Amino acid sequence: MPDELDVLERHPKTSEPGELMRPHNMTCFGCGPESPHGLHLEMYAGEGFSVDAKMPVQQWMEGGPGVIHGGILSSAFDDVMGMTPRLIGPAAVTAHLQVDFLQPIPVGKTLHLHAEILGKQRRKIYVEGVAHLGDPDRPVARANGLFVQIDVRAHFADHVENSAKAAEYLGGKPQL
Ligand SMILES: CCCCC/C=C\C/C=C\C/C=C\C/C=C\CCCC(=O)SCCNC(=O)CCNC(=O)[C@H](O)C(C)(C)COP(=O)(O)OP(=O)(O)OC[C@H]1O[C@@H](n2cnc3c(N)ncnc32)[C@H](O)[C@@H]1OP(=O)(O)O
Repeated sequence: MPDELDVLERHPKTSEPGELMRPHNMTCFGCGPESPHGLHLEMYAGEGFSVDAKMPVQQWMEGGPGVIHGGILSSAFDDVMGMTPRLIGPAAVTAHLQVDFLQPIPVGKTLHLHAEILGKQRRKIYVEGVAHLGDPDRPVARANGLFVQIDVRAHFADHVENSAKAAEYLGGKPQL
């Protein structure tokens, strides 16, 4: 992370701490309630510049016998960490994501995910993630990511027609 950082301020219209945050896309694999095969993560704004979510580790998420697949864990981090920019302003997309898998994460447990903005420089937002199984002092995974703020209309303009929600987006009612 660079030394010279911008001052962080919560966006006046963002969710209050403890409030459920709106999904960024109703069919998002991570947080979209209408995603047919998604994680259906419910994200809550935390104190400061943080977001929290809980994810029951279900049988279909299995990778190694009885434990979560690494890609599912990475996806969960990606989405929870990717929600933190909404606390300070424009949406951002993942440019870089690094995950440390510290302990096996058993099927049947509930994974607690916490993401926090470490700093921002221009459009770059540096975010860390941590996951545990109920005891915050015993993390089972950690992540670091770089998210880059975008103009959502321009960024998705060439792709929105492929969205399951294309009709709504192109009909002029984007769920931004
Ligand atoms: C028309 C209607 C549309 C309606 C849409 C409706 C709803 C949607 C609403 C919101 C959805 C928004 C977000 C979704 C959020 C979360 C989902 C979960 C997260 C994800 O799953 S999201 C998917 C995976 N993600 C991607 O699909 C990104 C693909 N990628 C790109 O699209 C570009 O790559 C981009 C935009 C990242 C940058 O491109 P760019 O041209 O805008 O900017 P540029 O390259 O100048 O980078 C600016 C500064 O970041 C530094 N930088 C860039 N990349 C770096 C790297 N890898 N490592 C280190 N530094 C890096 C540069 O060095 C420079 O730094 P500096 O300021 O210091 O010069």
